Amino acid sequence: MKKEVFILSGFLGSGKTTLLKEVLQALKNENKKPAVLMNELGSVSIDSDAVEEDTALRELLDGCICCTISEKLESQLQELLVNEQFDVLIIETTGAAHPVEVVDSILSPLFADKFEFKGIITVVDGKQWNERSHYSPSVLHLMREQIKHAQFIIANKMDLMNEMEQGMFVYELQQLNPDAKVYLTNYSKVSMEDIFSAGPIREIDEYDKASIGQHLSLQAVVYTFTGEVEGEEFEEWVRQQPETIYRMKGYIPLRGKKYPTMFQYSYGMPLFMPADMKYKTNFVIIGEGIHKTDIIQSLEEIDHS
Ligand SMILES: Nc1nc2c(ncn2[C@@H]2O[C@H](COP(=O)(O)OP(=O)(O)OP(=O)(O)O)[C@@H](O)[C@H]2O)c(=O)[nH]1
Repeated sequence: MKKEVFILSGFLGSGKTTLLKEVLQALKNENKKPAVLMNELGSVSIDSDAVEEDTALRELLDGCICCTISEKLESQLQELLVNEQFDVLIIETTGAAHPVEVVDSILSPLFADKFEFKGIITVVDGKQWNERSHYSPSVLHLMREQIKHAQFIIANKMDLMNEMEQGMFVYELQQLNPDAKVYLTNYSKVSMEDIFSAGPIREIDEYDKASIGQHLSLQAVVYTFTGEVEGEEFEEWVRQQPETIYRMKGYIPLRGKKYPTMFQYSYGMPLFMPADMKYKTNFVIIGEGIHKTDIIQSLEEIDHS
């Protein structure tokens, strides 16, 4: 039996990991065994705790599938096929990846009798899309590409938009990709029946290969806290960051808290969530034109040992 493959795409912070959890649950409910391949831009993984221990998980770190590690992707796929039992493979790409590059590997003759490609699911953050004029042309181009090549579009974070904005958003998505099915969601909650029952895709549409290699200047910085951080100092630090920082996530050792606190930031919205165990205090910052040494230095200043 061929193994089904879905690709999860979408810009940084749009809700891919949130969707991944929904997909994994839905597969389990159908008694299908999932495997996950996650690609993150930083050298550490923050999202891997979204995957339960009994699910095969492979990670491609410190690079985006599209530009630097496509060979590694193929060897990871080979390795998964040899060593793991699974029915469905979910590949979560970094928010900075062009999904079609991943499709290329899946449809490679190497895997022709192993994988059945079921489609690209792109998550789009409605609010981020509405305020897209803040992004650089290359980021905007990537967001459009992620939408254009999807078979399924998860129009997410509808709780942050009014009805008028939602209507406009769907219209714009359909203009970019009239063939995709669009689902309006909160926290990527979507009924999976439709998506799972879709037929296989044997070829991908014509696409502009040249545009894929277009260089994105997105960079990731990883900082590991060694001491403790005052909540207010950290919040002030977040406020001081420029708009070109699109995504931050990690575990912050806030003073007075038993365990490091999970911190999520996407498009200007910070969120703190108490953790229930001691995660490593890694913190990933992703953006354009990042000054790595300045960021590290400013974090060292609030990291009190
Ligand atoms: N208000 C709101 N927040 C959401 C929604 N969906 C996800 N979030 C939050 O948005 C943040 C980013 O969600 P993730 O699922 O981690 O996004 P991602 O696309 O996996 O992020 P990267 O892997 O960094 O690209 C988290 O804090 C989520 O809880 C939604 O529908 N509404």
